[in-house]
Amino acid sequence: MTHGFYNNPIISTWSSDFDKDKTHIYFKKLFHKYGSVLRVKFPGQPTLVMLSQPEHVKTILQSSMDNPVRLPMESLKKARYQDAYYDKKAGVVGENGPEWSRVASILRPKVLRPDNVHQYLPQVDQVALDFLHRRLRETPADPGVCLISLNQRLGCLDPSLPTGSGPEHVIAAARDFMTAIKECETGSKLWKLYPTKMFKQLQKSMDMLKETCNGVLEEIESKMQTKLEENPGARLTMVEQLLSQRDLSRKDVITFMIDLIPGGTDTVSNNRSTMADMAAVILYLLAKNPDAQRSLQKELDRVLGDGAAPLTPHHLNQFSYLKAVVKEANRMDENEFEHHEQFLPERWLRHRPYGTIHPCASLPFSFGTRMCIGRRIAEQEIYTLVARMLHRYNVEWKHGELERPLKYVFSPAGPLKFTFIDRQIK
Ligand code: HEM
Repeated sequence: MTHGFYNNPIISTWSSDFDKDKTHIYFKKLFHKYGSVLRVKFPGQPTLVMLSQPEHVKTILQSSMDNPVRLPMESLKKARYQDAYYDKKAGVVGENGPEWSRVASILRPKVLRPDNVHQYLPQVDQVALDFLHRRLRETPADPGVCLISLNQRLGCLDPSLPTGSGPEHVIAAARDFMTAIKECETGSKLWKLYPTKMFKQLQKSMDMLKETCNGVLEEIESKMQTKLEENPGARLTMVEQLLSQRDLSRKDVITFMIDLIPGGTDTVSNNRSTMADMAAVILYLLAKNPDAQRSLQKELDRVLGDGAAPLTPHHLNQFSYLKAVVKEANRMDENEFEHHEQFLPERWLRHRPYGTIHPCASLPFSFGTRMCIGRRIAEQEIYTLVARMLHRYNVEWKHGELERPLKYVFSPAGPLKFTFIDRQIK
């Protein structure tokens, strides 16, 4: 039986069996019942169309390439529109249409360029090594992203950070900013009528981040000038390249730097970094699948040796099994995968031992012109962290099943009770 789109009922998420933690299971049932195209109504949002066929996803993404539209973060947009500083420009997460295109067309090529992202690898590696000492402590803001957006390590992982220190203020502002966006986007919408406490928190924290970014950028600009005077051909960092774009104002850069902070954060469910969630789920799946863990460690030993040298792009390029592990941990649509009930990273290896995979069968970062702009930054962080951890430790899970509801990515629902055992590096 074919299911014409307009013949399909509108599914409402007011429905009693809708569980926001198990959306993929809920929608799977609906796809089974109504076919591969669903119309869904979330309260207070425009009607959404959900697709289950990768070929349909590809068609839609390709046909919307020229004008990709996404629901903007409305509270962020309103806060920016009310602040004269932003000249009624809300940045890539707040805008669609020509204003999104104006900034995105300049930002995306720079931010997604692998060699620009690789410039931060030594610091990201150092963050990962420090993280090993702290063992997956939850951090409110993602330390690696702050490293790039604020061009400095904030010391989120440093337990001895003194109260009232400069970095602590910035961390607090980033935390307040993310909490406020989460509350305003998912909680009561009274802020649309008057400035609620959370909306004021959003404005205040954004002001603080604006001031910080402004100060940081002033410093970068003056250092860049000296650098270019000494060597006109010097290689510019990603942020320096953005500052040098004639069609991008300093305000555009600051807006973008602030957008990077919630960019890597799941504002829908918690204030933890999406990457911390993703890394935890990867560790859990490796702990539950010792064969895959051993295959990964074999690759890490071959590529990293004793692990004493800093991580380089050359190392990252050789991590084919690690990349397959990350893809396997994030895949969803069961119908598309042979032996879908098993954790088989091998299926993603170049020779595709378990059959071909449609390029749109699994898209955690989306695809096309509006694909996640932080994708390469996120991937570099995940690869670095998982590589460093699994190279140094065997990871075990001695408890029952860890629930992993689908939020922005699959996310652990319970405490992370991993056992790490030092390994003999071969
Ligand atoms: C595992 C981590 C991450 C996942 C799964 C993820 C996923 C996504 C997805 C699905 C989108 C929407 C794409 C679309 O509308 O088609 C998106 C957009 C975005 N992401 Fe990420 N993301 C992650 C990490 C990051 C990080 C680390 C940053 C910042 C450094 C970031 C910054 C952004 C921004 C700014 C946008 C909006 C881009 C635009 O609308 O032009 N993301 N992300």
